[in-house]
Amino acid sequence: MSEVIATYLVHDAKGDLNKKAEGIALGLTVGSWTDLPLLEQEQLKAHKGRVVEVSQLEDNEKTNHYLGKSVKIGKIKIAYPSINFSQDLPAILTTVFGKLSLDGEVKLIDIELSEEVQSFFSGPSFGVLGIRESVGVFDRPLLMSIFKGVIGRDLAYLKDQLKQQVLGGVDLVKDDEILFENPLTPFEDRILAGKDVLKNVYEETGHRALYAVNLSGKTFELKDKAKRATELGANVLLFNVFAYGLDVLQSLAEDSEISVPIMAHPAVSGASTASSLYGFSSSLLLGKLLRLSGADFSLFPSPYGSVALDRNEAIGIAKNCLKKDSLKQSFPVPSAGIHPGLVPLLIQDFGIDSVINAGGGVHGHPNGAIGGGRAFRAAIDATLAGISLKQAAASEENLKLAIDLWGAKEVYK
Ligand SMILES: CSCCC(=O)C(=O)COP(=O)(O)O
Ligand SMILES: [Mg+2]
Repeated sequence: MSEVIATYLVHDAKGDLNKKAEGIALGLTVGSWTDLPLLEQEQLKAHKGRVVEVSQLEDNEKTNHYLGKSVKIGKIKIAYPSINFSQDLPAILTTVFGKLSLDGEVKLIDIELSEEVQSFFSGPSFGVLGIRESVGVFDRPLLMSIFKGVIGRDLAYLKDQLKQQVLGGVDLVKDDEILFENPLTPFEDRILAGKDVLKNVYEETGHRALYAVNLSGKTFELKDKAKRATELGANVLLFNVFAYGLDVLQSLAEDSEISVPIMAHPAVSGASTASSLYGFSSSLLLGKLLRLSGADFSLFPSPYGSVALDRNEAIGIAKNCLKKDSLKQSFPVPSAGIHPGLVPLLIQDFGIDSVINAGGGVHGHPNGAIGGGRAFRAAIDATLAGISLKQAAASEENLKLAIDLWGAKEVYK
């Protein structure tokens, strides 16, 4: 049977979870059931939602701290027949979590797609392997840094900052997500300036790096802008997908004239994921759904930096990004407040198929962005060689300076 199975976490005012599940399964499909004549039941059978599982997690006799009422906490799984929706994510999401997302304390934890429904999605066009091939790095996490303080500055400033970052040995540099179309550093000029700097650094040092330029503007302008970026030879498109919608990402990723990897930024997603009672789980929104929609990279807060995500949720995002199935893998990019001293923890949690991403942790280094990049690269090399950061810092001055400034979290097994 072709279907989507949705898993919900519900905090229900002390009632009957089975009845609640039945109400969801019918309410989001055929409406009512037992009152229907047998003939109509027969006609509508293929469209009827099915309760797959109801499990009570906790019977909270005490008043729930957040809700001010006594609730039953449960996990409910409902199967929705794919005959009910068209072959697109907006239809699927509206079926499984449309009106329901507004109806009390219900959080969508996961969706499982049958093979037929999975085939509606092409996933990332390049994936982990494609990105690795474009930078020629296969045996370590990639390192990315972020332009900082570019608003109000001109192209010469941007070019210099890019050069400093790349000379530090980073594999990618991305625009900050708050840099939009502007007269000082217009989109097309940034692409051309970026290419020029990266080519010069490659010719001087042999180090290859990519620049992710922020694709922004009104939704109906995006495709033309992305096609122009492809013509100009952009390396990667950064995209604030949650300000637009997952289907917009999918339409960019599936367009054969936009042959550039897409990096999904999580801006705005916190409004849909942060609550333990409502919205989407991070592993679903920033992992599974971003990959289905075609993100080659998924940025998300790591468990360790300035904007921290629950560790299990962060690991869940990475697991969904890297799932081995018919689609290419998305690169998980744990981010926000990352410095070289966190590298052992990041590699422990996310392995080598991840991108270590830092803005302040690169630019804030006492030796500037070059020193910051080199400190990160030394921390990555040391961790993969099984050497502690403190030990490696004895012969790596940039790493020593970084650890003196930000500290180091070693992993003890
Ligand atoms: C919440 S993930 C976003 C990462 C990002 O865009 C960023 O600017 C992080 O900068 P930082 O200085 O915290 O590394
Ligand atoms: Mg940013």
